[in-house]
Amino acid sequence: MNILTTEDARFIDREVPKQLGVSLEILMENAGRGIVDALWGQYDLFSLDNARSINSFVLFICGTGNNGADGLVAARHLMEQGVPVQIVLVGDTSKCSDLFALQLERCEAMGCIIDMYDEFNDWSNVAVAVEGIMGTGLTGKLRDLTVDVLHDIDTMRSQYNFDLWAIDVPAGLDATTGQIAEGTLAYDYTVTFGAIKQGLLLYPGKAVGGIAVVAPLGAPWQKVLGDRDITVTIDSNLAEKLINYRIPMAHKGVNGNALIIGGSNDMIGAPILAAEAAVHSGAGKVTLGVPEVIKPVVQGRIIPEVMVTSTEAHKAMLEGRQVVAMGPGLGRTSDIPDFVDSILDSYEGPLVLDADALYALGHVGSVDKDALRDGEIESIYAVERDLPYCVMTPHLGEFSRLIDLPIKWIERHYITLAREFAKKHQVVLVLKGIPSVVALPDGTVYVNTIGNAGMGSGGMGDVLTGVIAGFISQGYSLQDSAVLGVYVHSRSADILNDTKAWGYTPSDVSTSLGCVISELLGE
Ligand SMILES: NC(=O)C1=CN([C@@H]2O[C@H](COP(=O)(O)OP(=O)(O)OC[C@H]3O[C@@H](n4cnc5c(N)ncnc54)[C@H](OP(=O)(O)O)[C@@H]3O)[C@@H](O)[C@H]2O)[C@H](O)CC1
Ligand SMILES: [K+]
Repeated sequence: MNILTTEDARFIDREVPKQLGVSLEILMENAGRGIVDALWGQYDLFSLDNARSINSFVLFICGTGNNGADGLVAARHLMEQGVPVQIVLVGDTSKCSDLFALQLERCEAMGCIIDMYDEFNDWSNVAVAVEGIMGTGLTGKLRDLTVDVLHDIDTMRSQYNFDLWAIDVPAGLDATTGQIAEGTLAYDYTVTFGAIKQGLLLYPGKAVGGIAVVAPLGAPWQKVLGDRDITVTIDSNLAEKLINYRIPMAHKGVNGNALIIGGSNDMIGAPILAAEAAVHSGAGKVTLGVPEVIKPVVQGRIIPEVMVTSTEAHKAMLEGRQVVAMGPGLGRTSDIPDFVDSILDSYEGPLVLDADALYALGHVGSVDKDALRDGEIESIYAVERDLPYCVMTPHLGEFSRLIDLPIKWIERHYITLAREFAKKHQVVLVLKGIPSVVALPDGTVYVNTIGNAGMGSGGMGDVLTGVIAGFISQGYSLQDSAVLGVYVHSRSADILNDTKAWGYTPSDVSTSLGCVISELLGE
């Protein structure tokens, strides 16, 4: 499923009328109709007289841009259907958008009850409130007046207990970054147009949008996107498309030979988790390379399916592998950067870099903060060190070190930075955050939509590395392995989460991976 940014939505607004001959007014008509359908999906709008009153109505709180105009269209459709509606207008109507003026004229002509915000004071009959104060047209911080209006709405809904809906995105939510302006409210539902807005999938936006309902625009807008970078959700539909049945004669030779490299005196659990996850995700043969000194301990603890070898003989260790995953528990001692470089120099096959292997790389590029702030995409990121084609799986802290940028900045420009990194380095980046994203060298970004808070425990990342390596060893491309890996890993945790809110372990996630694969194959 596609995901749209503010810029994408504006592009669609501009290009669909030009290229497909469907006017913005028609798109708006469909958007308004979509709001009505979504409301009907939740309520019997003919019986709005819930416990409070028989005079209840749907209230549309409309700003003077096209977001408000969508609300006016929805109000008109509800009037036709005999559903009681009222409209309140926020802002200066003399400065409204052209389509707002047109829709307002229509509502006035049909006798809709319309008040300016200051004139409206009886909230007691509001059954549902729909906010169209602004959508993708937000610029900067919310003005004081808007914050006051939103505060009133919040107070009134606490008093009268009505549901609050947002049109397209909550007023104050940046539809691209998911950042929220001071004063932004939390909603019960958001009806968003064409495809889900990116800001509704990223925190803190995800926490305020409520249940997202996507309403169609009535024209195949996908056709006008051309070569724009696209953003897509990672969900069961996508994973089902990516997973393949195994041929009946598949044997361990066909399912690949994976090598995991990691471990150090202080950290033996991380490489074990990664290697075991590669086994559980279906790799034919898995070997774990660890320093000689910890080999006996590792052999004593790991499942018998994993062979353990010593990293001291590393040239021989790399031979015949379909994938090498390096990093879990490798440590940060001064010899590690040279060790990592020597592996990168000697091995030319598919590679996954995680944890301490990423740390050993140090800064590999730099970010121009001014360009980032101004959205000058091309000049945001400069490469300082070339990397081999590989999957990199940093969490935010590791990514912060790689690109030499504080985590706060990364959180604010999450998808843009992931995309630019993957494009400029030509690698597959799995940025492990909430949500995790997979960015591809061609600029496509996949955003994970599943997973749960129980996953926040040490070792989950090591399991993900093993899963991705396991898929690569079975012949999946690096990018498919990354996307599938993220899905299967989170879905396994979601299955465990059905019975345990948290407290399930990364090893539990690992041993449940096969159930997810069965689910995807429909077995
Ligand atoms: N392709 C689509 O997805 C379609 C989307 N539609 C809807 O259109 C809106 C976007 O409409 P737009 O007119 O561009 O802008 P908005 O209505 O969202 O916002 C403009 C109003 O917001 C005020 N504003 C802006 N920033 C602030 C702020 N910081 N504080 C307070 N008020 C603010 C602005 O006021 P001005 O005084 O600056 O003019 C405007 O009043 C999209 O979200 C969809 O809902 C189409 O209908 C169909 C196609
Ligand atoms: K809105």
